[in-house]
Amino acid sequence: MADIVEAVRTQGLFKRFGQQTAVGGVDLIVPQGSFAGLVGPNGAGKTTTLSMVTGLLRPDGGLIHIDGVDVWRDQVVIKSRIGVLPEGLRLFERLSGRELLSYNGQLRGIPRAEVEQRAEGLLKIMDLTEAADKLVIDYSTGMRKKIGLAAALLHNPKVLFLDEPFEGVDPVSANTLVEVLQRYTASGSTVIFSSHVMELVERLCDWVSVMNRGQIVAQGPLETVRAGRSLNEAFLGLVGVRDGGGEEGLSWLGATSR
Ligand SMILES: Nc1ncnc2c1ncn2[C@@H]1O[C@H](COP(=O)(O)OP(=O)(O)OP(=O)(O)O)[C@@H](O)[C@H]1O
Repeated sequence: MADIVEAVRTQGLFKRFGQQTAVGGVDLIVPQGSFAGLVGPNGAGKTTTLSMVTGLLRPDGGLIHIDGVDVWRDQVVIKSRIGVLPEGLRLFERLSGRELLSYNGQLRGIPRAEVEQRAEGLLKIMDLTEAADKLVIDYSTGMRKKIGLAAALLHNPKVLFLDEPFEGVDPVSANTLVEVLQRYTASGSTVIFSSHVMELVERLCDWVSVMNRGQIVAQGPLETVRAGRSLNEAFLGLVGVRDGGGEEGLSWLGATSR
């Protein structure tokens, strides 16, 4: 792996909440220009990892470099280079979609005329032009993801982090998101997104990091991690298929027990 240029690299990343170790020494690697998937079962530590990597949550230990820059040492530089679509995205609800983009652009110090031009392009490609003057509070889940992604892309970041970007998004909107992201990585930028949907990760990603119980249990090019199996099979093998030991407690469930 010596010749990989890394967009993201963590070493020994660590986070505890009380007694619980959420992230227990993670060495995450994301090569530059990759479309990378971060997968893992519920509670594996994906959101906690992404929150630390994007400077939203302070780690208890470890190092994070994005584009070779220490995230927690040079936050202003890092924030200009990354875009983030966090889980449970909070947006300024009382702005319209267009106003939200304009506000984000101005916060980033982009000249107003440039912001307007970029915003129009993003609204168009996200199929949000008609809804551009509607308040964000009235947007559907999919529309919120799309305007959130537009806001995250407006300053043309080098690395884009997306936490569950396709959750609650219909197939048509998901397709739009995929097209935008593929165009973005084709130009050499990097995307890392977390997901539970293995088929999607398998279809989109060329690099996969698998987390389980706060650790990276496999990481590398998709083909290496899959090792000739479907990603879903590989994933179940890596994280351990649950043995169904709790089934007896559900003997009441279903028609035969009535
Ligand atoms: N703020 C918090 N306070 C206490 N525990 C937390 C907090 N955030 C996360 N955890 C715990 O840390 C562990 C990892 O959570 P995290 O949200 O990072 O997992 P995840 O892989 O993103 O899960 P999911 O796929 O369900 O979103 C979980 O056991 C969770 O309960």
